[in-house]
Amino acid sequence: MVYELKDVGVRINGKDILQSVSCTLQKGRWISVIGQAGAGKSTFAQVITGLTPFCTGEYTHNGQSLPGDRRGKRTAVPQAGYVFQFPEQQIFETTVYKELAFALKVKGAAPDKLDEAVKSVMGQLGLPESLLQQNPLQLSGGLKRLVAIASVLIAEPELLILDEPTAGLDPLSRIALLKKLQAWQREKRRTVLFISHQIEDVAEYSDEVMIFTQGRLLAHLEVNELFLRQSKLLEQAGLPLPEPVQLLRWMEAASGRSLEPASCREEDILRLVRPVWQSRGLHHGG
Ligand SMILES: Nc1ncnc2c1ncn2[C@@H]1O[C@H](COP(=O)(O)OP(=O)(O)OP(=O)(O)O)[C@@H](O)[C@H]1O
Repeated sequence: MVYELKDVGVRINGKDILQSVSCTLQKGRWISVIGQAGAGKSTFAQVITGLTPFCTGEYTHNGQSLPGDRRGKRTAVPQAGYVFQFPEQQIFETTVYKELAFALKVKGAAPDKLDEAVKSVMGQLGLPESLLQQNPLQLSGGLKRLVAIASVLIAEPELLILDEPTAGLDPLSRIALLKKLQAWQREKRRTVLFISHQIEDVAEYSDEVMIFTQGRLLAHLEVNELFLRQSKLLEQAGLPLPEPVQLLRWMEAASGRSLEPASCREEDILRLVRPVWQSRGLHHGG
């Protein structure tokens, strides 16, 4: 499954929201989308999922053209699932069971298959079955978010789009959710488009990163290439370095030698930084 945009632009009320965006989303990759507030990340994701029509350019899925829509009509994009930034934007059923079953029910799934699929997705996301008859809109913010994600995962989309899925979660819940999503993505070999303001999470989980600035795609590159070799692009987009990469830079400056981590993941950086830290008689955690 490959989703491809060529020179796509979005104009709303006479304002260019996205300009000349070209990219290819390859199967099985975790692709993060970063940029300052208002850079066009959500609009890009909504074009990819067909929720926002584009007015210039071309959009193809596995080489097949998806109707560009110059009259403002939405296009159904095959096998793309979108988790909205705010769960309230997508939850509408009166019980968690109905909310989760909805996507499969409209596809005509038999009741026993529905039960099985609902149990399976609840298990994947660690949701207790005691929630099934509760009103999803009356759950806590964190549980509401998990229900919104589960209601999209249940349809097993080829492309899962997550618009700031960890906003409002405490650190432990955030890590637990990302690890579950990563396990799902790897096990099923799905593509994830992950919009996030948490630069440490982007470094930790991505294969590739897309940087948006002022409605344009500034760069689309491999995660290590960005954080370890081309971090000036982050500065250009007004974004911070992840903390482990900052630590690496400080240690390089202090030791006067270049440290070469295997990746920009925290664990790989700490493995290199700790001995330098210790040799200087400094305390280190962990
Ligand atoms: N329907 C709309 N009508 C008018 N302007 C819009 C509309 N949708 C988005 N915009 C504008 O387009 C720009 C990009 O918005 P978008 O939500 O895509 O940015 P973003 O990078 O996702 O921001 P954030 O990180 O704050 O969610 C913003 O200036 C926004 O105000």
